[in-house]
Amino acid sequence: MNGHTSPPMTGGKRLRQLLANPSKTVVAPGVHDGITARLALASGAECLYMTGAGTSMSRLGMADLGLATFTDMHQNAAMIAGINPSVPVIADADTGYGGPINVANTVRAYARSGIAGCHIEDQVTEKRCGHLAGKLLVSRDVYFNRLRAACKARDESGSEILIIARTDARAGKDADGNGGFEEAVARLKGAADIGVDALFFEAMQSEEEMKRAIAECPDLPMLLNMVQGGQTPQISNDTANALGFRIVIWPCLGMEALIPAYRNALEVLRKTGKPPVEENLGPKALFEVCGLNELMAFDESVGGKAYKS
Ligand SMILES: C[C@](O)(C(=O)O)[C@H](CC(=O)O)C(=O)O
Repeated sequence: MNGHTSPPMTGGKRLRQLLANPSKTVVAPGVHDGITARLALASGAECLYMTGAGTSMSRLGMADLGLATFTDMHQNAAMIAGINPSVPVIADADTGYGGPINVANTVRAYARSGIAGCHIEDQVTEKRCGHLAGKLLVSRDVYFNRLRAACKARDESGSEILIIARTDARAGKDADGNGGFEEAVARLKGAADIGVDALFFEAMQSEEEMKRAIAECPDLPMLLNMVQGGQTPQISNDTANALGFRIVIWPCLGMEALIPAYRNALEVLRKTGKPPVEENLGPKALFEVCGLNELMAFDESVGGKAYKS
């Protein structure tokens, strides 16, 4: 015995293990910061989704219009993946943040930081949320180069990060006017040929389209993006499983819950001069959300006295 235990399972390996069960659908609630990540982990989530929209909103105070840089996204994803490295984190990687060498750099950095999977899309740099109108796409060639770069970086890194190809073609078009359902299918088929690990058909417009998308691309796990109030009709995790989706992300779950709650607290404070009573957790309970007890116990376990009592 040398005291070493086997290294904890990486997020990528765990995600691949979950996906190896063909009847399973991996459900990933959206998180955008340390607090939402901690809450999702405490709820027992088996996988987390780091939303780019939420990263842009929470770190920059800006709408999802491609303002978040590689550094913003990587730092947020690395922090979230580091809280509990054995729970996989799928992180938004937008367009990959430049040409093929930028895409490869993004994938390598995400892989080194223990991120289980990332999605790369075919929007132009001036991108927007996939559920807003007027999306512009790069050509198939440029998109495929991005995906080739991502897959090559994955393979060379020796990591098990999953490359998820996202297409925005259903509700967007490229400079030659190519777009729509069939274009999206062609792009995802091309992505599968390149060697990506999973597919993300953005902004499907009906349950019928969901079924068709899965039937057209049966060989790789298909991800379903459930943006509340977005272009894709909302279905439950069970229905997604019955239709054949293998991953469901709920990117805006945290933001949708927090924004009205905080607005309400602000309104109560403004009107009454005090916060709503039920919000008064107190500092201890607040910090317990982010590991207070474990951190203090660690300190004590190595002889620290600072946090005893
Ligand atoms: C999935 C997504 O890329 C995200 O950033 O979470 C967004 C979600 C959103 O903006 O509502 C998208 O679907 O483009």
